[in-house]
Amino acid sequence: MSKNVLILPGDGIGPEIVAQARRVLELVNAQDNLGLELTEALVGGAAIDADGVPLPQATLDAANAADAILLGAVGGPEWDTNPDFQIRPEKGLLGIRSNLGLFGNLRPAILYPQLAHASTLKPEVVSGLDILIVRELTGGIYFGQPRGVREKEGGIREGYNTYVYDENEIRRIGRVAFEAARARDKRLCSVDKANVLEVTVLWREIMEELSKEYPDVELSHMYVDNAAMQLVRAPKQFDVMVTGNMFGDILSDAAAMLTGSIGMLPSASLDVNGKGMYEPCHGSAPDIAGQNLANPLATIMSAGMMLRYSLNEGATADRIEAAVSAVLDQNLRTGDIWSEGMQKVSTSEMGDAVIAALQA
Ligand SMILES: NC(=O)c1ccc[n+]([C@@H]2O[C@H](COP(=O)([O-])OP(=O)(O)OC[C@H]3O[C@@H](n4cnc5c(N)ncnc54)[C@H](O)[C@@H]3O)[C@@H](O)[C@H]2O)c1
Ligand SMILES: CC(C)[C@H](C(=O)O)[C@@H](O)C(=O)O
Ligand SMILES: [Mg+2]
Repeated sequence: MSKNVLILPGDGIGPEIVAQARRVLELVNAQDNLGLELTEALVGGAAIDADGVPLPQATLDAANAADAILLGAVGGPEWDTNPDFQIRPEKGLLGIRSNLGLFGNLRPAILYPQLAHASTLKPEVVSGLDILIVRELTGGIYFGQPRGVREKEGGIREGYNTYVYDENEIRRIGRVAFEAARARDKRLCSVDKANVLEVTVLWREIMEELSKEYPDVELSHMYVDNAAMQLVRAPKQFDVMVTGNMFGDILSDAAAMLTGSIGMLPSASLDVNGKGMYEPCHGSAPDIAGQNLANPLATIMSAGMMLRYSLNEGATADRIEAAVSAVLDQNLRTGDIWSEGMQKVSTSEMGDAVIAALQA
């Protein structure tokens, strides 16, 4: 039976990096007889330009019908000044996450040993790094109501958002994190701001309650400001981190730099049944878009995660990861992970090298 993969290139470097991941998927599909059917649709700024909205109904229908989704990135300065906040590229991405119930966001930050010198941190601080950030993705301040900009007395404008989680939302992301920790080093750090925000007092309470079901997992708690500092100071102290939507967004970008570049960080966003959307953690990188400069490896590794988590093709995912490691062994580097003595390659040359490694 064939499996439907929906590809959403998006904006900026999105189409460039996704093109390389698509080549990889097409190759392993043929090599390993996976029976994948790949289709593409518009999202983000590209969809605004074509259809006037960031998430056309046809794209949402295709996303619902697909077995898995691979997304590039959305957004860019051309759409940032749109006065209607609903007609922003980012709303397309948030709309898919929320409509498909993709609440469980896994962002693994793994340092390939070959890149120990590409990190801005000392090699001894990051070598051997392997942490997993579990980010709640469909709730919290990103989606809380009420929200908006209103006028106070005297015509003073005031912007407001609502940071809200109910206990069921906390419990279900907590379970994802405890299960992930159980399958790894059995240490879970829950990140909150329980010294200030009531919503995260409840978060902490529910994590404690859940930990009774997971006596084999060691639970700790950390305030988010300290967590940001500890990630840079001594990141290897962490195994799995679990946190809400906005804290997870920020901490995962910080974790990305530990691995050498944000161009190396893949992600999975899963629903209750394990159906998922897969995307690099980075954005559309308008500063380098259209120049064949972007690192496609996070997207290629996201395709690998898709095979592992949603399509039950772990062996092929292993092959993709080994191919990524092989191209790094060949000293090939896009600009973001380049260092002295390495060979600088373009987006498509990096894709060529991964393809060649898969064929070797
Ligand atoms: N998931 C997504 O679609 C997503 C994520 C983050 C930001 N965005 C959007 O992207 C746009 C730009 O945001 P930003 O500049 O804050 O973040 P960004 O991640 O796009 O870029 C930050 C920096 O990292 C570099 N970078 C990012 N990905 C890279 C790659 N694969 N290879 C090499 N270098 C890379 C960029 O060149 C830039 O210097 C905004 O419109 C934002 O909303 C989208
Ligand atoms: C583009 C934006 C909506 C998105 C987020 O904040 O979730 C991005 O930063 C991410 O990390 O996936
Ligand atoms: Mg982000």
